Amino acid sequence: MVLLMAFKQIAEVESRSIYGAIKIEFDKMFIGSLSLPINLPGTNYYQGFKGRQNVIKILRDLMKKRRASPVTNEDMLDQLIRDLDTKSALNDDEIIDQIITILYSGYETVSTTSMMSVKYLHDHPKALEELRDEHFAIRKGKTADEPLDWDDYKSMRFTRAVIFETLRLATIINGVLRKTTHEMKLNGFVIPKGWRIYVYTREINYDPFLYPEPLKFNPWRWMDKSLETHNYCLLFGGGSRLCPGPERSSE
Ligand code: HEM
Repeated sequence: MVLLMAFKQIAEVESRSIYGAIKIEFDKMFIGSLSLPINLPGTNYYQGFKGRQNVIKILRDLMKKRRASPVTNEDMLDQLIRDLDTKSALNDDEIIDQIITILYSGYETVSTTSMMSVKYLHDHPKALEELRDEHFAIRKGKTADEPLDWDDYKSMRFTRAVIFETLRLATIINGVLRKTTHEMKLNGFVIPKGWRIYVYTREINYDPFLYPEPLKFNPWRWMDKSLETHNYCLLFGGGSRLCPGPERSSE
């Protein structure tokens, strides 16, 4: 469902017809990216590479068809392939990489967050009640078939708080990847230049000084919006690689 929604934003018209094929290959690629890097036929890693090659082929064919068509579409793919005369235009390989990155980044993150928030809301009826009240109040100001708009979404303060608390308590992402640009000394250890390191951010989420009663599901703590911008809040990573998806994730 989440993958389909993301794919719809990329290629609205073809999303339904291509989705089945791309999902099978995408899942192989996803599992491969989390598996032991043993590149032998039969391993998940090997299958992951095959999956990625097939995703690339599907996207290349799609771009070819789009370019041959006189019809223009209001979606991300059209924006990327028709943006040819600007200096920042991407080549085909870069466009494909962008699409795969967006699909990959917003796939398991959003689906796991949705699943865990349903669980927490089920376990905490008061939070569920407040969330429902927020949504009913927004619907009250609209006619039955009137869709939600960006302002409605922005006004969902408690819903946003539920999402942040779910991200914290369930630790949907437990760290970020970095590469050292110079030798570093940390707590008596030396990390050489050029090492790839995984920075665990999970423990920060359960620090009782930052989040009193850290094992308690308490979305109200996020009603103070300044919590989201504290420099120890790394739910979406940080620095120049900060996730561009927070607004997407809460949609
Ligand atoms: C609950 C949902 C999500 C969570 C928890 C999440 C979390 C993260 C984290 C921790 C990073 C690494 C940041 C860093 O290295 O500092 C990241 C990167 C990224 N995310 Fe998300 N993300 C979510 C949803 C999304 C969505 C929906 C999109 C796409 C629309 C997205 C697109 C990206 C991209 C493109 C990057 C790579 C940024 C870069 O390396 O420059 N994410 N995300």
